[in-house]
Amino acid sequence: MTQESIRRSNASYSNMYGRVNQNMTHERMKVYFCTDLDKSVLVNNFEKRGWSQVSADDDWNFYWAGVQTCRNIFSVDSGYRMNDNQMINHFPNHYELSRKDLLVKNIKRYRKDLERDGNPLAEKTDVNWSGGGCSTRYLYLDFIPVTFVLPADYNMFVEEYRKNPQSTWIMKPCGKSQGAGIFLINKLSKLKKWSREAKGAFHPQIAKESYVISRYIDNPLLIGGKKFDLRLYVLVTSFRPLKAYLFKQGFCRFCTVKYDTSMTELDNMYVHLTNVSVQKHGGEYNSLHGGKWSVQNLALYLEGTRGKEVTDRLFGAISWLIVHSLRAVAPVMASDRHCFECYGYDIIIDNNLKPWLVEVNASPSLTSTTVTDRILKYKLIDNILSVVLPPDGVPDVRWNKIPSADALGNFELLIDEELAAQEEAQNSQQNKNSKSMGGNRWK
Ligand SMILES: Nc1ncnc2c1ncn2[C@@H]1O[C@H](COP(=O)(O)OP(=O)(O)OP(=O)(O)O)[C@@H](O)[C@H]1O
Repeated sequence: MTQESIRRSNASYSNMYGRVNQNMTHERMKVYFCTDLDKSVLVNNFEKRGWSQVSADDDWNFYWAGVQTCRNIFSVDSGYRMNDNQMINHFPNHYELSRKDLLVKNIKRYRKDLERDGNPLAEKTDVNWSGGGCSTRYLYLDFIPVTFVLPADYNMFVEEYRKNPQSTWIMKPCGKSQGAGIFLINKLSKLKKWSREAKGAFHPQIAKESYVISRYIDNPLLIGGKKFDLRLYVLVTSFRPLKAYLFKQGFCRFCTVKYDTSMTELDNMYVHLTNVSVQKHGGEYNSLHGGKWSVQNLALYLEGTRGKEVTDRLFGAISWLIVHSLRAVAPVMASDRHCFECYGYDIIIDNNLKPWLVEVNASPSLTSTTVTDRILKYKLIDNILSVVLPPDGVPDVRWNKIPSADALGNFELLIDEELAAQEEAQNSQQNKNSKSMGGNRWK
């Protein structure tokens, strides 16, 4: 969006919405959408609702924007002010959750805060490594692999590495996606060699980009001998109070080559990285199912092989970790009421059925690799709209953001702090009433 279009949009704001608000009492407001992504799953959903497409320079009510557009709109320099009938699909500083290094920073801070407050959730435990080393871990809040930001935390990484030199680590550039620039290391010398070759990569003043280095989950749950991860969709309609929903139709993304931890396969990304963008270039890639499995199939498989109780516990643990990752960033998010965001959560389950949060994407892919994929993504967008919009389907940030059971569709409520507070207040009122009634023997 250009400065000029922002200016024009602001100028027309009062005219347009003065008119719209007057008319609204008589007829349903016409909705204008705008999108940076030319995806049929988006456009078909908007048009199905009778909305009309306009360009970013026109007056829009609903913008499915790229992250950069969103940042431009919210930047102080733009001077753009949104009105009550405008909604956009990102929070201005979504990167607090979706950038690999910031996610880790926020989760570390969240755990420290809980620990300082003496919260039992922040209980710690010792882990003894087979090589004799020992590390301390959070007992419950240990849901991201141990991670350091490089070059800044290099010394801390080396200290941790030396406690268990047998372990494998994964290096990921913070600013890239789709598996780009990722590699595995199991020797410090390999990291040093890499740093020498990528001249100055570890020199804080020279480094062009930062990396995260995470403990590699080397014992993933395998199905058919292959590694997979989960892609789950989490919709957040507010960070303060936190309101979040989990889409029940996530999927597993499988590697095309059987899992193998031997040294010779360490550089084989078809073994280790589950990204579709990586796997689709492999000779074994099947374009019919795209290496994907629905979460429902996974649940059935796990119930059959491990039992219902552990399967339920696993899915409970996944919801739990999502809620805590959101709580970790909630204090630093600009919880603008015009915004909502659908995050793509990447989760790996290890062979002890412990879920690990690998990454959160602010722009999960809406590209469909299979027919099932297209149906799923179409439904996802349809369902996002029904949750974020008021019951009359017209963008309006003044509504209470409490979707009906029908509107929830395939989303299930993960957390609504506002509703929870209301319920708590109601319960304590009821308790008070019943106590006072109990005390009154004449009633
Ligand atoms: N700590 C880890 N242990 C095991 N496997 C991992 C770990 N971190 C990442 N992976 C694997 O590497 C893949 C890519 O990692 P990640 O999703 O963090 O990077 P990305 O390239 O930014 O991906 P995206 O395109 O989803 O943004 C994951 O899908 C997963 O299969």
